[in-house]
Amino acid sequence: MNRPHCLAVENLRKSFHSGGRVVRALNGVSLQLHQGETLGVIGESGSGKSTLGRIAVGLDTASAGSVMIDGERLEALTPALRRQRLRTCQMIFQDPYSSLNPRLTIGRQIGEGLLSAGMSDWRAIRQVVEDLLERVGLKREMHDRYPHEFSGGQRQRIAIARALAPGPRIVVADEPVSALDVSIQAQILDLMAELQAEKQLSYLFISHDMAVIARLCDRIAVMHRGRLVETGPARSVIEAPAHPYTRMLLDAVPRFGRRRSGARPVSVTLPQHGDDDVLVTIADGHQVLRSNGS
Ligand SMILES: Nc1ncnc2c1ncn2[C@@H]1O[C@H](COP(=O)(O)OP(=O)(O)OP(=O)(O)O)[C@@H](O)[C@H]1O
Repeated sequence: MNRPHCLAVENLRKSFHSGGRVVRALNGVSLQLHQGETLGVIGESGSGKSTLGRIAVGLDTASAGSVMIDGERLEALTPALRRQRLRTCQMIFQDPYSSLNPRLTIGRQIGEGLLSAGMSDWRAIRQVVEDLLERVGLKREMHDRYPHEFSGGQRQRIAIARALAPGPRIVVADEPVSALDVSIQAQILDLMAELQAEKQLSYLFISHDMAVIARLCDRIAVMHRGRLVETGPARSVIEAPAHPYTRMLLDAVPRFGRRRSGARPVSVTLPQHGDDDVLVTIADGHQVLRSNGS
């Protein structure tokens, strides 16, 4: 893919110190999000996906490595410029209820994003917020209601409106539909796809669900224990997975497990990856982590 990248992380590392142990949540992750694409990040719980997303939007800092927006390394910028660049990146979380303030109206919460983007006239802000509410499938008069007055799907629509308010170009969505019923999931994914086309958004879409990733994503990045083990065009990764862990994820979804030839493995032995393992290109844009020397 020759499109320029709007967000990139380079050799990102993150360790947490917890209960006397060190958890290596990210162990040298590099990837690029191209303009207008949806890059799906998939992996089991604890593989480091949320940590990657939080660092990408500036909600957490890396232990080492770089985050770049439009080619600019954030750590080289002044705090004011860094904040300005990060405004182009917004995040949508799995559980909109806990990310929304129960004591503030939804209009106020969506409006805060407009304030941070420089608007100051509350009448104008209200107008834009009502337009946003309508755009995400809610009613303008819902402006003055509180989060508890909405269903889970409606709250995720509110969270999407809030993320869009500052006018981002990059949206990191961390399991945005995992807490929703399947029929509501489809509506939210459709809405996200429409908004992407309309506003030329780039999505870093985090999920543990291969079916959801396959539905929405142009490219897929597979994470396992803080490492990127495979990345490539969605079709190539789904039809010709090269890493045993990717095959295991696909085999767990009947639709994909059956599509490929060969018997379904009874058990999978996953390779232990060392620090000096490298991503090797196996097809156009398709890379897999291999032990150095194999
Ligand atoms: N604030 C923290 N303090 C200590 N350990 C943490 C912290 N945040 C994450 N971790 C650990 O880092 C590892 C990666 O966590 P992360 O949440 O990024 O994974 P994930 O793939 O997003 O999983 P999930 O889907 O369950 O959120 C896990 O072992 C997790 O326990």
